[in-house]
Amino acid sequence: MRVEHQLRAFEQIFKSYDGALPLHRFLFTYFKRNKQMGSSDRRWASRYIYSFFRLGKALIKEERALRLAIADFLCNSTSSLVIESLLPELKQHVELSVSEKLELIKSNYPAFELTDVFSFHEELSESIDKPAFLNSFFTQPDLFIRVTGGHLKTIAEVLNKDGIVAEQIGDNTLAVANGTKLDQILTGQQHYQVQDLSSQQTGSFFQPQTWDKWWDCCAASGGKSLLLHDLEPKIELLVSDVRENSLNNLDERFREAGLKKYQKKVLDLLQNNAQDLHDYEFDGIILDAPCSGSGTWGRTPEMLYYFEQHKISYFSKLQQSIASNVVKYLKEGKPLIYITCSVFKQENEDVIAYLLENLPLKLEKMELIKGYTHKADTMFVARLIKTN
Ligand SMILES: C[S@@+](CC[C@H](N)C(=O)[O-])C[C@H]1O[C@@H](n2cnc3c(N)ncnc32)[C@H](O)[C@@H]1O
Repeated sequence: MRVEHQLRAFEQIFKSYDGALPLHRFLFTYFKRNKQMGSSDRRWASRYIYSFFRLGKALIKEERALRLAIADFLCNSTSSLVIESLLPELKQHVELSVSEKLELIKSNYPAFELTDVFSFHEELSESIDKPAFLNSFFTQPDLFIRVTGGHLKTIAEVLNKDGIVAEQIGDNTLAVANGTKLDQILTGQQHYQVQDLSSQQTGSFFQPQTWDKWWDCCAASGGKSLLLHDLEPKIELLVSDVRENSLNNLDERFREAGLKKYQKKVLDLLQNNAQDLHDYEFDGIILDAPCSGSGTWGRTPEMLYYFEQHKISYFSKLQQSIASNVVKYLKEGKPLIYITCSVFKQENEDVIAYLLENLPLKLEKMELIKGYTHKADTMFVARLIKTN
């Protein structure tokens, strides 16, 4: 295969993609429509386009093909036709660490600024270590599974038998390489859930008690509810979301996990839901809020290129409104668990400051879970207690 052929395929994909759909969904349809692309073409095209977006807006004034070669060099430890043809002098260094390769790029291209990879760096929550966070974009995050009921060893053995390296993290978590086709190897989902490591760690903020009534008010397909249920199976659970479709996926997931007793409602939390909720009072509310998702962009690097800054304040306002609407259904002395997968201060600490100022809540604790140091997502979680 010639490099011109690969570059043409890359250009065509780049030009047909506008950032509206997640890149993996766009590629799925694109490859279906372009049947002339063989499996090797598809593999290279995916590697190139993903690597390209990981460069964000760095060296934006350079030719696209050169930017692609630089991105491909930084993101991969094996060479490619693009690296060989456009960066022949760097080819022998492709196996170096990301930090070492970044140094080489900086000295060969003095206009390279790491902060241009993530153009919204001024908006980051303060506790984020900027260089480490920015470096993390050149490494693909892992896939994490949360294993329930002491089945960790068995599941790790099944994976190992299939030649998959599964790293054990703590008592309940396994990390495998991204793209591992788990559903083809592990049958049934009773004993495991695919859930990011940082998302799993938010569970330590829940602290449910037996027979509590909990509401997962932005439940989507129920990741947090399943975590809550594993921490305390004897709870009464209400799940809701504005998207009915997500709740249908939730039913399927709950069924597979053996979670049978729960209530479900389609609710838009920007509306008045008094009719649906008038006699409800909860011992705990999980608000896993709609957000920019910026803590997960290591998995969706196209967002580094297509995200628009004005959306940060849009999400921040949405989060304030939703939180204000749910707190009235919380019992006094009980927790609101506020979660985002965002790295932006406006969606995290600033929302907490707003809630403390405007609602009967006090802050027990909050944490930015720094997934970027563990090939995982970065998330924010706070536990706020209702006062009188
Ligand atoms: C971060 S996701 C929740 C993920 C889920 N808790 C999990 O662990 O898999 C945020 C959810 O908020 C929902 N949402 C957005 N706007 C909403 C609204 N106005 N009212 C209710 N839910 C809303 C979205 O449909 C989305 O499913």
